[in-house]
Amino acid sequence: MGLIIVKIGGNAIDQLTANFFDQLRTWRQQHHQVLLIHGGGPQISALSQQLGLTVEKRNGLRVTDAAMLDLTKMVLLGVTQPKLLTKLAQAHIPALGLNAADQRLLTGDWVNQARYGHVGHVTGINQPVLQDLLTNQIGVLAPLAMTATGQWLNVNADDAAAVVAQKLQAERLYLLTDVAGVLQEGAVIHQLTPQKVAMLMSNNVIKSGMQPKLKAAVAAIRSGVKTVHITNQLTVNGTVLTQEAE
Ligand SMILES: Nc1ncnc2c1ncn2[C@@H]1O[C@H](COP(=O)(O)OP(=O)(O)O)[C@@H](O)[C@H]1O
Ligand SMILES: CC(=O)N[C@@H](CCC(=O)OP(=O)(O)O)C(=O)O
Repeated sequence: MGLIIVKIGGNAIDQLTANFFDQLRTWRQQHHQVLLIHGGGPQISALSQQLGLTVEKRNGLRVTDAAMLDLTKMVLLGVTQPKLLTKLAQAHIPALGLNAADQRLLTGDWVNQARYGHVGHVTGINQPVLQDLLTNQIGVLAPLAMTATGQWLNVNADDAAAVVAQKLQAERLYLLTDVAGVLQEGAVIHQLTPQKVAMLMSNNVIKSGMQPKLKAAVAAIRSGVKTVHITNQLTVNGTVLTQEAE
């Protein structure tokens, strides 16, 4: 049985329903490996504002200086990850919280230090350790990476999920968000291909947070992940992205 990766946006963490936990249990009973990659963007922005730190995003990526990196690590590893782990524990689902420094699970490199600061993309994973961990429990991984010299980097969670899905050859990737799917004039588009995504992007249908999300989804599909779901519920297909129209 293949690996299923679920990216849970910061907003989505606060909106998880019983369905979500039931679906995870069903997948584990079917012997799927399951890896959750969590976000925390809204929570990082909220605490930054409370503390008087400037919130700035460029092309959907948070500009991350040294103080913002510290705050990002605190929120992801001190607030959003434990929140998700607590919910999994309450649902009696065995899970393990993970980050880049655990056995160098995620290595990375700067995207463009002059423009974004300590923002990275994932360049490598510790595949044997991750595979081994996922045999016995669900992994809950933060979107942070570490460089070869031990510098932490803030990674967009959609990008992290897409690269990990590619490197672990996941069967399916879910991008769980706060909308029912990719919308056009208020209605969910049920089927997408990379070509259709390019068309919607050029027609300005895809805006704000959905742009980097769909770019990550297309990258995952182009690198061999069979299906990417963009949805607000694991039990509802939402928008399904595949290489060819089905
Ligand atoms: N065509 C579109 N369809 C759906 N959502 C869209 C679209 N264009 C822009 N969006 C916005 O993208 C948001 C999802 O992206 P984002 O807020 O970054 O999610 P997350 O925090 O889950 O990663 C939606 O809430 C919506 O406001
Ligand atoms: C570089 C970068 O932008 N990193 C993101 C990481 C968290 C994230 O992506 O969370 P959501 O999925 O909830 O948006 C950030 O700092 O917001």
